Amino acid sequence: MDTTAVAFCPGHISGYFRRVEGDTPATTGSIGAGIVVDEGVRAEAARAETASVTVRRRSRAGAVIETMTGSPPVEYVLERLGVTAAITTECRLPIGAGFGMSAAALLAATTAINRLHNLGLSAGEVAAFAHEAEVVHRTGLGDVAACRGGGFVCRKGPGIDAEIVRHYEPGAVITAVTLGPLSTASVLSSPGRMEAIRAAYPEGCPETLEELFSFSRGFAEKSGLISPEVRSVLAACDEAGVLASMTMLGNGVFAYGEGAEETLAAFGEVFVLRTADRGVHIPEE
Ligand SMILES: Nc1ncnc2c1ncn2[C@@H]1O[C@H](COP(=O)(O)OP(=O)(O)OP(=O)(O)O)[C@@H](O)[C@H]1O
Ligand SMILES: CC(C)(CO)[C@@H](O)C(=O)[O-]
Repeated sequence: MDTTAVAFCPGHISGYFRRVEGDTPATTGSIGAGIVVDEGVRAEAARAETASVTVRRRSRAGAVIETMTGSPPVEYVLERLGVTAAITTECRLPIGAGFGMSAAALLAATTAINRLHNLGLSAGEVAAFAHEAEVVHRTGLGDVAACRGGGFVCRKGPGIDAEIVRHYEPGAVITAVTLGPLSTASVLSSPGRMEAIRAAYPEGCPETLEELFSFSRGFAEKSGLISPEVRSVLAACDEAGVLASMTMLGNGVFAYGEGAEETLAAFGEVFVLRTADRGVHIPEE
């Protein structure tokens, strides 16, 4: 009997979104578009008499730079599955910065728990529990659906079974900078913010990364979410001719094209990412 199980899930930068209210968490979520990126969350589930979650963030060099104990959405999934485990998650990207770390942690942890306890859940059932935890805890709406696969996505309906258009751009480099956390829950809980987001939502689905950045930037400008710090970074990207928009929901910017890394480097630590070639999976370790 295995004493541990591991899974990995990529993160997701949401470019634009609109909440879709359903009768249940399963039918609640968002429509929108974003990019699944190759950095994400590694989750390990170990046999334990009581449930626990340890969250670690590592530097690029691999040193532990942040350790937190507890994760309400992950603990929620353990309760819903009726099992205990000691969960350890590891990521390099910052949490709360619009990289979809909560969704990646939930999908990876639930996949690992499923294997550890031989629950026999399908990939869809695993995603359903992860999505339910995101919606119930207001930590996200559409990231779990996006992170089931790679590429850049256009989600046409709420929940994990709705139509998703995925395009793969192997090797496309997405650069991002974060200027500090932004609480996803605080935005999702604000009727005024959500009304502005609904009104800013663009029609159609981007077919190229260039279109995704164009749709995202138009949405960000109309949504009223751009902070003065983000505005400064976007202005520098415009000046440099670099495609850029605000990471949803994070106080940051993601950019694409020649000169993106150099332009963003002036504002903080830059994360150089690639579009993911696949979604949540069991890593070859
Ligand atoms: N790596 C992780 N491991 C375990 N729990 C996490 C992790 N990242 C986020 N969470 C849980 O999700 C909660 C909300 O995270 P939040 O949604 O703000 O981050 P994010 O997903 O990176 O941001 P966004 O949803 O805007 O992309 C955290 O307070 C934490 O409880
Ligand atoms: C709400 C959201 C922007 C938070 O990352 C994301 O879950 C989405 O696009 O639905």
